[in-house]
Amino acid sequence: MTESDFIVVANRLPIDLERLPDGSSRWKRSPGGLVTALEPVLRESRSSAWIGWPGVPDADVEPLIEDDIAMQPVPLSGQEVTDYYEGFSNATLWPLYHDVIVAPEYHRRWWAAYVTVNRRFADVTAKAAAPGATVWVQDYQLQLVPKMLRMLRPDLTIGFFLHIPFPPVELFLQLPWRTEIVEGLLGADLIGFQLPGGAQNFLYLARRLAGHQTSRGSVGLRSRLGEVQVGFRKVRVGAFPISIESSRIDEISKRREVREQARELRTELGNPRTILLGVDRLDYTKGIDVRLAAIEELLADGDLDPGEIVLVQLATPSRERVDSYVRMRASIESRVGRINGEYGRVGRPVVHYHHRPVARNELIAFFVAADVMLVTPLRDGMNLVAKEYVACQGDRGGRLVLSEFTGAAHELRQAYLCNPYDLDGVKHAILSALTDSPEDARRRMRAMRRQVLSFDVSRWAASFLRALTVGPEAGHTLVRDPEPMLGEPAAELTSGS
Ligand SMILES: Nc1nc2c(ncn2[C@@H]2O[C@H](COP(=O)(O)OP(=O)(O)O)[C@@H](O)[C@H]2O)c(=O)[nH]1
Ligand SMILES: O=P(O)(O)OC[C@H]1O[C@H](O[C@H]2O[C@H](CO)[C@@H](O)[C@H](O)[C@H]2O)[C@H](O)[C@@H](O)[C@@H]1O
Repeated sequence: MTESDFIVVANRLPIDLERLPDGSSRWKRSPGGLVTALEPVLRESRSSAWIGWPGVPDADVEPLIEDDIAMQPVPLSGQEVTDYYEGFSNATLWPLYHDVIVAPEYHRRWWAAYVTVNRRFADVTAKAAAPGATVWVQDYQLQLVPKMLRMLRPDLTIGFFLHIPFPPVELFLQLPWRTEIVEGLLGADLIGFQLPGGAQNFLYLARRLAGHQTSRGSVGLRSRLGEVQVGFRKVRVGAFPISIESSRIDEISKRREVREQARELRTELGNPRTILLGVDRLDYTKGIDVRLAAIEELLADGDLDPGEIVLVQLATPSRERVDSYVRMRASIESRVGRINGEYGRVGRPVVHYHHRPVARNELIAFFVAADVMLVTPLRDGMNLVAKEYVACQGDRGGRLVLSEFTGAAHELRQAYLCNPYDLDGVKHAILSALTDSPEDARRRMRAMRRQVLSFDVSRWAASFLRALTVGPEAGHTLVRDPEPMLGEPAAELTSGS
């Protein structure tokens, strides 16, 4: 593989190798929002490469080019998939960073695998990067890579972006390897979070755990960065809310064949008065159980008529061998069965539940068909689905019910916002969405569309990469400590604007 000037390093490649029963294999699109967001960014940049795992254990795959993206596979053994991916990444860090919705497990064996695999990613990247290249490391699975890579290749410019929430300090402190993680991230030149709160929490920990001087003012969106002094290096820290290819999705949603497909879906669903839709990876953070509980109670209360509504829940399989996912799937499927048993009729279930991914354009047709979109996570870094629904609405007044605990809720203020822990509040938000006047619904949707169409994924990538490669003098403001805190030295910072 030739050396690249711009490299994205992520746990997954944008395509997953699928092994078929006859022993052959084929590539399919990888799940999740990270891939949705970064694919268009890489497709547009020349001399670039994507380094990642091909999604199955022990895959011996050569570098390849797919959809104009050069890919460098990093192999994982079966044991590493268990310990690094399912274990430390998804049974330790994922629940810890998502408000400990399920209890994180701390195992030294998992941590050792996390270190080994992070080192492998750093080694592969060090070999693939051209002199002075820019490397953008992604997400919680690879938090040690920035420091490891800097030690191997000090000539590189290294950025890191965390797609999931960075947790409150009190929760992060549970982690036995908390200092190693903070120091691993500090190998980057710029560390990006979805929201200012995550950046703020990280700054505190860089001070408290790693003993570095930091800026103390509040970090803002995109250009108001914080700073950590690491020896002679200044590491910048900021908030860069991720987004989608809004205009492309808007354009696809307006195609005649997609509109037609949306009408067919409605017919196939029995022409209900109202279609409610949920689209998620089958993950306990997504609050699928919350929306099912709300719908079940609204039906029981007589506030919803089972002859008039259907709920379509598309649930992409995810992390299927992790215990908490196995338990959650069983409980969601049993609730779907109970609702349909109680309120469905022959050939007319109230909840249409699909446990498989659908094709991209079919998904867009579902967004077009849906009258009410239910996005009710208990915690979510961003939630691109909410933005995709908005991008698909054209001049229709589709209604978005949105959990306050998603990154998206910080931008989509005109959604029907709800606290997913407050079942009455969720029911109220659903009823408001259903009963609001068409004019009000359209007014809300217009405001949200302005936001989503203006702040798209290319703007997200450009703002991060500008801050990474150009630095504070390009209009970025570094936040300064207004005055030193008692007993601690003042951060020494220069203002960039
Ligand atoms: N093609 C396709 N994409 C899906 C499906 N389900 C979810 N997605 C996409 O997966 C992404 C999910 O991103 P996000 O909401 O941020 O949640 P995440 O799964 O936690 O990354 C969005 O771009 C969705 O459109 C599906 O069935 N088919
Ligand atoms: O790779 P998997 O274990 O199958 O999981 C899929 C991805 O899930 C997470 O996505 C996050 O990124 C989105 C885009 O920034 C964001 O909207 C969402 O809130 C996050 O949950 C995970 O962070 C990715 O690493 C995974 O690939």
